[in-house]
Amino acid sequence: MQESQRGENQTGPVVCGRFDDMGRKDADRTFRLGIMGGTFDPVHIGHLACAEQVRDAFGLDGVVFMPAGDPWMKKGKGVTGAELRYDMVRLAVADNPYFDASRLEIDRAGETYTVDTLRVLRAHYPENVELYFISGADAVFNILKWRDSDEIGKLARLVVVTRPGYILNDARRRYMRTHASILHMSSIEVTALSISSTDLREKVKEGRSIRYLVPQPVAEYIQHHGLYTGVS
Ligand SMILES: Nc1ncnc2c1ncn2[C@@H]1O[C@H](COP(=O)(O)OP(=O)(O)OP(=O)(O)O)[C@@H](O)[C@H]1O
Ligand SMILES: O=C(O)c1ccc[n+]([C@@H]2O[C@H](COP(=O)([O-])O)[C@@H](O)[C@H]2O)c1
Repeated sequence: MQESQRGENQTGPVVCGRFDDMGRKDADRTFRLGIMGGTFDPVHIGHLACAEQVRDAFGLDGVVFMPAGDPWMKKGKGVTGAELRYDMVRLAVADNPYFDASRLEIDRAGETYTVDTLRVLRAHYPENVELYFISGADAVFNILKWRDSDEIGKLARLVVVTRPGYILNDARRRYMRTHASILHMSSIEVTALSISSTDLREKVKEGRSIRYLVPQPVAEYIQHHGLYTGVS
């Protein structure tokens, strides 16, 4: 299964990088793996801080960042190529031993559905690995429109994080009411960082600084590849 998820000539992690073997060596212990899904166009410190705070609060053993290959809800918005977004995520997580990046969704053809990813992860990991899908309040607001949204909550625990400008409880209540059978859905208040990829793309286009809003290697990558200038 793992090899078939990979594109040709690609050498990146197959499922969840350094977490691929989670749960296999110590079968008596429960492991907790966070999945931080996103378009990451580009990844920014809002994503990193939120994943880190969820990791800390929920005692996660690791968080895998999962860039979406073809984020269907952002169709027509000119999303940057998956390889470039994956590279930036890889650079952003490199200095945190609890983080890694996965190629799973960018190596899968067609539109990206979270349920497909969670099915692969659930089949890959033994039962002593619990999955925690992390989502911001804005993304989860639309969760009832996601492919097989009822199944998502059965495959993983959902952790919804606060985001400036979005009301968290509305989304949570709607999902809980609609899918009464879900395993678990929690919400957590994270440090309010009013930062978005949209804002970052705008800033680069206008020639303004994004320093300290993204990790420095990501800023350098954006500059080196001429991303978001409107001419690349
Ligand atoms: N500043 C933030 N605080 C909390 N959660 C965030 C923040 N930015 C993004 N997220 C969450 O991270 C996940 C991935 O977000 P995404 O890659 O779409 O970034 P974005 O900043 O929302 O991008 P865009 O502006 O292009 O829509 C989503 O679940 C989103 O809700
Ligand atoms: O499964 C779906 O139908 C679905 C629809 C929209 C978004 N998602 C996932 O939600 C996460 C955040 O998405 P986004 O568009 O805010 O970057 C990311 O992992 C997406 O793949 C998933």
